[in-house]
Amino acid sequence: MPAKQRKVALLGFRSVGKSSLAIQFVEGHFVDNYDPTIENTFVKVFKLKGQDYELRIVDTAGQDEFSLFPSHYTMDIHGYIFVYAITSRSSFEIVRTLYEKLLDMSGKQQVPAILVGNKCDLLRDRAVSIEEGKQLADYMHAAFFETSARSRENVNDVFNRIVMEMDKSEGGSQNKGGCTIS
Ligand SMILES: Nc1nc2c(ncn2[C@@H]2O[C@H](COP(=O)(O)OP(=O)(O)OP(=O)(O)O)[C@@H](O)[C@H]2O)c(=O)[nH]1
Repeated sequence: MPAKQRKVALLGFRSVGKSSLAIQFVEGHFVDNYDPTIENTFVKVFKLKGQDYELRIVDTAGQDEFSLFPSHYTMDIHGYIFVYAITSRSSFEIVRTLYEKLLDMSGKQQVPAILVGNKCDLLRDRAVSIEEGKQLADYMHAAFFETSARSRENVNDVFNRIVMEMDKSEGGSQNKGGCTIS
């Protein structure tokens, strides 16, 4: 079976760990220093449930409530990973605005999305509760994970899940004999 090609964008405030998550998933290591991203694409080929995938991960420049949402992020992208840091209230609050801008610009009512609260290794500095994360994820019709790009906690699960969500929304590999497994 040929590899399915999928493209996902990482969106969120500056310094929440978007690049670190992508690097941890694709290259398997953690980068301690902070180098602000302009835009970068990572590619990883992997197998999930017997299917090969070629996943392109678009690592975007950090956004804030005033940034214009780049229109090219609404095209040619199959799913979105919204990232905040559990240590930063403002990074959490910005997610809702970004999500609404994306729906507005794409003209869709729902997109395959995952909400990620990163830096969960920094528990002592927590500024956003798990409950708040879950509530926002419900609003976005998205799965919710807390991750640590540093310790690798839940990093693979996030990318595996977005691949499954993208397939689901396209009626892809999850469809068997007309029955959809959700
Ligand atoms: N403790 C901890 N630090 C993290 C984690 N993820 C990222 N960092 C650190 O947070 C800083 C910012 O990480 P980046 O991955 O560059 O963040 P970004 O969201 O890509 O930033 P922009 O390019 O500005 O959008 C770096 O110093 C990372 O080492 C994490 O899970 N835990």
